[in-house]
Order: sequence, then C-alpha cells, then structure tokens
Amino acid sequence: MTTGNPTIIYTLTDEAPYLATHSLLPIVKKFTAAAGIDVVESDISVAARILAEFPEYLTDEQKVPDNLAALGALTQSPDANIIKLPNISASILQLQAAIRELQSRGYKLPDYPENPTTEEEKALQKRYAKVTGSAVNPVLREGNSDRRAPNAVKNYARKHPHSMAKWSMASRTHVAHMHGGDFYAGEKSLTLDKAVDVKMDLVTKSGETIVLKPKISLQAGEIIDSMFMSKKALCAYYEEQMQDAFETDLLLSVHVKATMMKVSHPIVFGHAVRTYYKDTFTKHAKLFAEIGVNPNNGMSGVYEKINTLPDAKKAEVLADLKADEAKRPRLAMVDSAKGITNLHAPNDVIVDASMPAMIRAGGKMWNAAGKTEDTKALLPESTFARIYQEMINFCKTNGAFDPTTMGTVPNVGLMAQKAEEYGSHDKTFEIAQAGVARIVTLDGQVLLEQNVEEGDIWRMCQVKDAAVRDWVKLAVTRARLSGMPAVFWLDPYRPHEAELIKKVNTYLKDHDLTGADIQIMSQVRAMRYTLERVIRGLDTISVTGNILRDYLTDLFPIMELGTSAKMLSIVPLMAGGGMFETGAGGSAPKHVQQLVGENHLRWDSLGEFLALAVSIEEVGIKTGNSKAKILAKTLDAATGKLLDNNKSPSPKTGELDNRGSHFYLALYWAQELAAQKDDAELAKQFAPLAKALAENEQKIVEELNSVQGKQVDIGGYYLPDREKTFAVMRPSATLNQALETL
Ligand SMILES: NC(=O)C1=CN([C@@H]2O[C@H](COP(=O)(O)OP(=O)(O)OC[C@H]3O[C@@H](n4cnc5c(N)ncnc54)[C@H](OP(=O)(O)O)[C@@H]3O)[C@@H](O)[C@H]2O)C=CC1
Ligand SMILES: O=C(O)CCC(=O)C(=O)O
Ligand SMILES: [Mg+2]
Repeated sequence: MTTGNPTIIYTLTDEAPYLATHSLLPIVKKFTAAAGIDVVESDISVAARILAEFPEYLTDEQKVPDNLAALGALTQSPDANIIKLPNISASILQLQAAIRELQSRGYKLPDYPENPTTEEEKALQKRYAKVTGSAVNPVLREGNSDRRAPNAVKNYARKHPHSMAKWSMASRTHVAHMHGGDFYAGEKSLTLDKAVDVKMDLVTKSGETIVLKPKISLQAGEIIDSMFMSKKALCAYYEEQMQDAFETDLLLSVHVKATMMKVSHPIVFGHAVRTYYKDTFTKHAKLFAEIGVNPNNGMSGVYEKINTLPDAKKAEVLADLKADEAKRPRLAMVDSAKGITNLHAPNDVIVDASMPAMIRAGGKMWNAAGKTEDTKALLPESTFARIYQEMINFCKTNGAFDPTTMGTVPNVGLMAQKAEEYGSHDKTFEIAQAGVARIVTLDGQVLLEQNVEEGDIWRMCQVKDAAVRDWVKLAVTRARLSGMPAVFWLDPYRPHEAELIKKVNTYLKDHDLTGADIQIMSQVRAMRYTLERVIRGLDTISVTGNILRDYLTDLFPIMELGTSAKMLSIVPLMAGGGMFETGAGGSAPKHVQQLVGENHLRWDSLGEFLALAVSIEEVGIKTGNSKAKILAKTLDAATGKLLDNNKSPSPKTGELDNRGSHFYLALYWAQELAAQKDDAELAKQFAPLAKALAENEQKIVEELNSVQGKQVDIGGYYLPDREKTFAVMRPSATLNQALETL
C-alpha cells in the first residue's frame, strides 16, 4: 500500500537486530510520521526468503512475497531509501535448522537434499542454495561502500576506551598462509575491450568438453579473472601447518569466510577438517560416503551423521576421531564450556570478525580449558592474509593500539554490481577431473585458461567498468570531504589488481585532485603506512576491493571502537538512491540466547540510530522536506547525548539493555525536537512527549529492567512469533502509552 508519502524501507532480518527492531521501530514510526514519512517493513529474514522460494508448497495464507527481489529492483530507482540491518548468511546447517522449524510450524517445505541423486533433488538443492551464504548483500549492494566512525562515536571511544589486551614481543601468534597453489598464485586477469558473451568450460584430459556455465554476458571495459586453488597444495599446506603447530605445541585456528565465498570457502574449510582427522577419514571413507558425511559442514555435521550409526560402530568412529586429535595440535575453541571447536562449523569463525577479536585480545584465542593462549591462525589464501600478519608484527613491535589516541581508518570499498567475489557464487566450481579450465567466447576464442586437477576450486570474478569509476569517484569525494589522505590498497603483482590500477589511474584524471593526497600501495605497504599514522593519531582512508572492504571494516573499528556495530555504513546506490546499513557487523546470535534465557538484550542499536539519521536526512534533501531535515539533525543530537550520558546497553542482565537505550533515544529525540526553534509546529507536537518521558524516566526504566532475569518465549528462532516478540520487546506500559499520545 502506498500513500504517496516519501518512504523509507526498514528491513526485518534475523536474530538480535530483528529483536531490537520490535522495540525501536514503533518509536521511530511515531517520530517520522511527524514529517509525513512512511517507514515500511520488508522481511528479508532467512525464514522469509525460504518461504518466498517455495510458494507451491504453501497454503495461500502461508505464502509470502519475494521481498528481496522487490528490494533488488528498488535499488535501481533513484527514490530508493533502504535501511538494511544485518541478516544471517546461512550455512547449510542453519538452513536445515530453519527448514525444520518452519516444517514444525506447519509449513510443508521439502527437506534439504544433502546428497542429491535425482534431477528433482538436484533442482531442489539449487533452489535452496539461493538462500544460503551471502545471499542478500550482493543483491542490495548496488553501489559502493562508505563506512566510517562518525566523530561523535570516535570521540566517545576516545573518552571511554574499551578494553584492549597487551601485546608481547614474545607472542608466538602468527598467520600461516599458502605460498603457492592458491588463488593468488593461480590468477589470470584481463580487461575486455568490447562486450562479449562467454562460457566457462573444462576440457578434460581425454578431450571431452564439459560446459560448466553456458553463458555469461560481459560488458566492454569489464575486468574478468580466472583463478584456482590447488587441492593438493591446500592439503599439503594444512598438513605442514598442523604438524608445525603440534611440534611447537601451539593452539591452531582456521579462519575462512564461508558466507561471502559461499561456494569456495566451505570446500577450503572441509579440507582442513579432513586433514585434521586424516586417519579417520581414510579408514572410514566408504562408511562416511554411505552415511553422507560432508566435512564442508564442519564437525557438527560429521557428528550428526555418526550419531545415526549403530552403537558399536559409532563408538569405534568416535574413538578413531579421538585418536586423531591426540596426534594433532589443540584447537582454538568457539565455546570451551560446550566443547565446540574451531572446526565445528564453517561459519562459526568468520575472518572479518574473528581475526580482529584475536588481535584485540593480544593475539590470543580460547583453549579447551577456557583460558586464552597464542595461536597459529590458518588463513589459506595468501591474497589478503598478509595484512593480518603485518598488523601482528606491528603490535609486537609497538604494543597494543591505544583507543584513546589512535587515528581512524574509514573505508571506501568496491562492491557495486556484484564486484569481485560477490559475483563469483555461480561461477565457482570444484573440478571433477583434470583438464584445462577455460573462459571462452561463444564463438570459440579462449580468453583465459588454466591447467587444473581433480578437486581444485576454479572460479571467475568480474568487475564492471562503471562500478570502478563510481568507486574512484566515491574515494575522491570522501578524501575531499574529510581532508584525509586516501590510499588505494592494490597490489601490482596480482593480475586482477594490476588491471584495477590502470582504471584507477585513468578515472582519477576525471577529478580535480589539487590538495588531495591519493596514493596507490600494495596491501602490506598500505597496512604499514596506515598503522604508522594510526599510532600518531592520524586518519587515513583505505580504498579497497570487496574482500578488504569486509576485513578492514571490522578490523579497524574493533581496534578503535571495540565493535564494528558503531559504524556509519552507507551505500550510495549507483542509480541515485541510498541504502543505509546499520553497523558493519553481524546479527550476534549470542545475544538471542541471552534474551531468551534472561530477558536481557545487549544489542547496541547505535548503528540503527546513525543509519536512520542519514536516511531521514536524505528524504529531507531529496524532497525538500524541512521537517525531515530537522528530524535527522535532532536524531543525531539525541544520539550524541545518549553516548555522552552513557545510555548504551549494558551486557549485564538487570541493567539497562537495548530497550532501555531506545527509551533514552526517544526521550532525548523528543527533547531536542521540543527545544529546536526552526519549526514551531514540531516543537509543539513533541513537547508533551518530552515532558511525559522525562517525568516518568524512573518508572519506565524500572518497568524495562524489572522484567529481566527470567526466561522468555518469542515463539521461534528463525520465525519468531511477532505478537510474542512485541510483548517481550515492549514491556513498559508507561512508555507505550506515552508514545500513543503523539
Ligand atoms: N551485514 C550483514 O548482513 C552481516 C551478517 N553477518 C552474519 O551475522 C551472523 C553472526 O556473525 P558473527 O561473525 O558471529 O558476527 P557478529 O558481528 O554478529 O558478532 C560478533 C560479536 O560482535 C558483537 N556485536 C556485534 N554487533 C553488535 C551490536 N550491535 N551490539 C553489541 N555487540 C555487537 C557481539 O559481541 P558480544 O557477544 O561480546 O556482545 C557479537 O557476539 C552470521 O550469520 C553472519 O553471516 C555477519 C556480518 C555482516
Ligand atoms: O555478506 C555477508 O555475508 C557478510 C557481509 C559482511 O560481513 C560485511 O558486509 O561486512
Ligand atoms: Mg564484515
């Protein structure tokens, strides 16, 4: 239903941000209504995306629209104004759990076929694959990325620094990556001079041609890459590193990004599991194939299958796994109390968040005894792993960063139009037999080719010319507006980045660069240069490709602010609209556990507050709506006051939580609106609310905090019951009534 009013789309996602929305959005809607802005929900949760994919299995009442597709289309409109909260990028195990939950609630969805044999099962698996991994972001991110810590947030962090563990020169922590046979070593790249249709195929040793992807339409000026990772080299690397960690008695951790690289990284992770438990996987190869063990899903999936065996066989396999563990290094733990190791699930330890957490902890991870110790961090791909070793070296030499004095590192990231890895999902293949992997024009001209062997992972990436041009423009704009130097992190020795460098040099000429400091450096040098400035309190913009966008926008915020949830994250859409993301982190599953167990939600909605302000401001600018401009300005002021007065959620049950912080936001926002002089009508409208909330502050906080400490029921995990969730997230009758008077 459209009212003709300017509309902000607010996404409903999963886990903690979904819960927080049930408290925050009713408040926000009341405020934005004053400027005639409609805030409309759009459900893109895992559950909603599953349901949208399978309408034919559902009753009419159960059917839901394909909101993600609709939002994807909306990104192409200059009027798009979308607030995107973090969503689950689901692993197979999460997908299966979501399907089970939906089935138990009466949705007659088909089971996920783990080992499809028939054509029908294969088709079903393909459809479910649309829902897994990083399935939302590449669709909505039709622009490049601008992520930064706003001044108010940076200043708050300087005044109230988060804890930062010490770094010792004697730390044994290090990153181990491959030195050959990885995507970095096996990459070829070229820029197309004209539009062309290509296919991806494999010419086998016996001369057979297997078409893997029949048609990809490429544009003039587009950069394409072909790269592969050798299974042999990968497994040899794992073996060597596991031996080394065992002999030197060092904790072992594996860090991949199985969500964003949703096809390649589960395979890379699976080889780590297989190598670690090598003898068991060799001894029981036939049995494991029969019961459908797939190490790409991690050990939790392996144990699930083993549990289906008769008792004696099960005991034998479990004893074999234990025997393997005795020959291998101790594993870093995800949850030592529950015995959950780093090899449990491919997306429990996600590089972007896990490496900064380790560096912030002085280079330590958790062991099985619940203590922290040095670790060998395995990041197989050398392409980007080296930046972490550079930071580790820096911390060993200079000590831990000091959040009270360190400079800030905003990021301008290339991701528009499915740039780089975002577009690789349907162009990544595990090679079935040795041969030549080729990217060939439909009329038979070979553009790129490589020799590959059975089990190698081969993929194609693309970057469109317009996306690069827009990225360069955004970098120059940010450098100009902030006065900070901007460094393009590009390695001339990497074929893809060598092509990018040519374009960057060309498109920089479109801009007046007088007074701007813009440089291009390879990643390790860029890291070193940036860090030398960071410890001197100097700010430096990192301008990077898609993967480093992801890595650096957790890495620096976690050092600077303690979390990336406090980032302003804007995607200026290439078609002219705006997408405003909330923070740069994920959906914090641990927070849901605490809410359900203790009725305390420690999720910090600062990212939502920041995104809302820019989103509302955009409405103001685009439609000349002066009330919107005032709403945005006062929201920013209210957010600043909330930080100053320390009204962010506490992690401890019984203290102010997410809901309490929303109350304070409403109070300060209403007060700011009542006090401003630019619009008398708005001031008059909000004065009674400001008064009512201020007068009832104690009562409301008491109502919000006294419910804590007990279990609550929200009626589901992937598809919570909305009424129950509202009831849990809006427990203060006084606050709810006050809002109704607006
Ligand atoms: N943009 C997106 O849509 C993204 C989605 N994801 C998805 O999120 C899920 C979880 O990912 P994970 O790697 O565990 O990372 P998260 O960022 O969800 O969690 C890591 C930790 O960061 C802290 N944290 C994150 N956000 C907040 C917040 N708003 N307020 C307070 N603390 C916060 C929490 O620490 P503590 O527990 O100490 O409070 C949390 O446990 C996955 O499904 C992943 O795919 C991940 C990144 C981005
Ligand atoms: O797309 C994803 O799965 C994760 C995205 C992410 O981590 C990020 O944008 O920082
Ligand atoms: Mg990230």
